[in-house]
Amino acid sequence: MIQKEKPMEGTSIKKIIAVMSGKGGVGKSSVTSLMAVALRNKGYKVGIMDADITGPSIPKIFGVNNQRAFSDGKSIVPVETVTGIKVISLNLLVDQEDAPVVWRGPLIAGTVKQFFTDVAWGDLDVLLIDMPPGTGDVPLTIMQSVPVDGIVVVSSPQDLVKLIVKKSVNMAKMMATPIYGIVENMSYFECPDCNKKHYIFGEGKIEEAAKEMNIDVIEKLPIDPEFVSLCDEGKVEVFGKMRFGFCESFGNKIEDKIGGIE
Ligand SMILES: Nc1ncnc2c1ncn2[C@@H]1O[C@H](COP(=O)(O)OP(=O)(O)OP(=O)(O)O)[C@@H](O)[C@H]1O
Repeated sequence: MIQKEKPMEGTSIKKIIAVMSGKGGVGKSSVTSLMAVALRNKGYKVGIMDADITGPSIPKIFGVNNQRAFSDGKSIVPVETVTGIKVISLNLLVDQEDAPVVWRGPLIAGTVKQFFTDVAWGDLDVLLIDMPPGTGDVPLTIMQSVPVDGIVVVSSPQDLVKLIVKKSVNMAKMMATPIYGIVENMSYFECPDCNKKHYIFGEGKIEEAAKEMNIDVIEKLPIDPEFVSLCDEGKVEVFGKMRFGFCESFGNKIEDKIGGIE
């Protein structure tokens, strides 16, 4: 049994949530960012650990990719976004953000562990971990070494959803970590003229899968071109202000599922 790591001295983190997806490209980083914004809007102190080392996208979504996290020799100081969300990512530590990370699994896993143990997170209500996609070596090491309180699984609507979500769920079970629920991303498109919801990829599959696995669906997020363009421009927090009601409702659902933050 691998010993769980502790965050560095002077750091207090109330809830650690790992955001997982069974496969890449379902919008896990976008959803992690939206969760952070929704919780920050509610007044929580939020941090994001970008553990998707080979495809880190959190700094760009928050527009902090030109900043650098610095190390004072003892700890790494995370970057802060405009609304005060603390972010650490390999992209904030390397000279060139477009340099490919050609590292083997153990080195990546070691770096992610350091993001937990060597970063001066300070006082956080919630730390969100944007996990690498899938259920391989790195997610496994993170789950074994970081004291994660629970998991949010992000999925997109498609035929293979059951199989893909099941992998994440089984991994969580193996690690004896609770699953807070599933967020279905790109679930539907809402017509801007008539407000009708169109379930382009089919409706109801996620409920079926969730029921079978005895877990909850936390939220179904729409395909939203405005969300995409603001994320591309590094302005996800502007989206959080523009769509305050929507984000508040999402924040409430997360808060509810994680059993409050004390
Ligand atoms: N709700 C949404 N509506 C429309 N497009 C979206 C939505 N969510 C995410 N996207 C787009 O889908 C693409 C993938 O999103 P993202 O990078 O968040 O996925 P990911 O699962 O983290 O990917 P990876 O596994 O490669 O890290 C991005 O171009 C993003 O803008």
